Amino acid sequence: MNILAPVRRDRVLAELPQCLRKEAALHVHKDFHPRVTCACQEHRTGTVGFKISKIIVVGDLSVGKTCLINRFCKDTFDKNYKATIGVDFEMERFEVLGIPFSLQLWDTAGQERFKCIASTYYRGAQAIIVVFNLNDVASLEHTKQWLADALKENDPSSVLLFLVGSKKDLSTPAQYALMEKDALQVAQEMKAEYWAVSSLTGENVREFFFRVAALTFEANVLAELEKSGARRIGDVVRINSDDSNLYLTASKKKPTCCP
Ligand SMILES: Nc1nc2c(ncn2[C@@H]2O[C@H](COP(=O)(O)OP(=O)(O)OP(=O)(O)O)[C@@H](O)[C@H]2O)c(=O)[nH]1
Ligand SMILES: [Mg+2]
Repeated sequence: MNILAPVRRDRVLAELPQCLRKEAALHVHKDFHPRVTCACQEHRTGTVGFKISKIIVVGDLSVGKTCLINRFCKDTFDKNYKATIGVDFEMERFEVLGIPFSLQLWDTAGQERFKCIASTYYRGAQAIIVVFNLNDVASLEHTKQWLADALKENDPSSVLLFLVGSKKDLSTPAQYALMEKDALQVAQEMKAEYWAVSSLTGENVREFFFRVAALTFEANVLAELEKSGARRIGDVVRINSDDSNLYLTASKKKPTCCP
């Protein structure tokens, strides 16, 4: 990957991509946070344009983690199963609201015997993507344990969570509807945003990763703004983990550059 090459035109985000289901979304605002838009216009995003955000992908063996990443990053699909041994990673560069932004996608092994190696890479994640197979209810049940393990190595108050059902192409609409009900409930319990995808057909794959990039970017810029604000006033600013409150607080504060 050439860090100096221009960002691919199909990785440019000018607007906030929307969630799949409002019942299980990290937030349902239509636009980026006004403070974020404003900071980007003024290029006051601190280190965000230079940092690489780490995203980890976990879940049972063979649920389709590697295929999901490969569909998005390489636009390929392999129908033969090749287990991930330990971990693998892909870099994906975006431009969000004019600011360069990179995601490092860590593809971890689901097989028990490799879990120990994989878990040593969990630390420092800005988002955790827990994948399950929409056609295998046991894999949905196991997502709670995957999440608990990944959270042990991370700060639960600042990491963004996504619950992704894979292999949507294999379920009938009726089967899907049944599984979605359970999945939405699990996502709500986890405080994760729910997505359903197919790496075979590509359904929702791009939309999902754009949403991950956008929400991670937004959280990063807000954290930078809080940090620089705290430095300026010489005080400690606590970021409320409740996103709706964060929006409320920010709009009350009225940023100087925005109407
Ligand atoms: N029909 C269908 N098959 C899929 C899809 N995604 C993955 N598969 C198949 O499921 C199998 C496992 O996919 P992988 O992506 O290797 O699974 P994994 O979660 O990375 O597995 P581990 O690396 O062992 O943890 C492969 O045979 C894929 O072809 C999908 O969207 N639709
Ligand atoms: Mg794999």
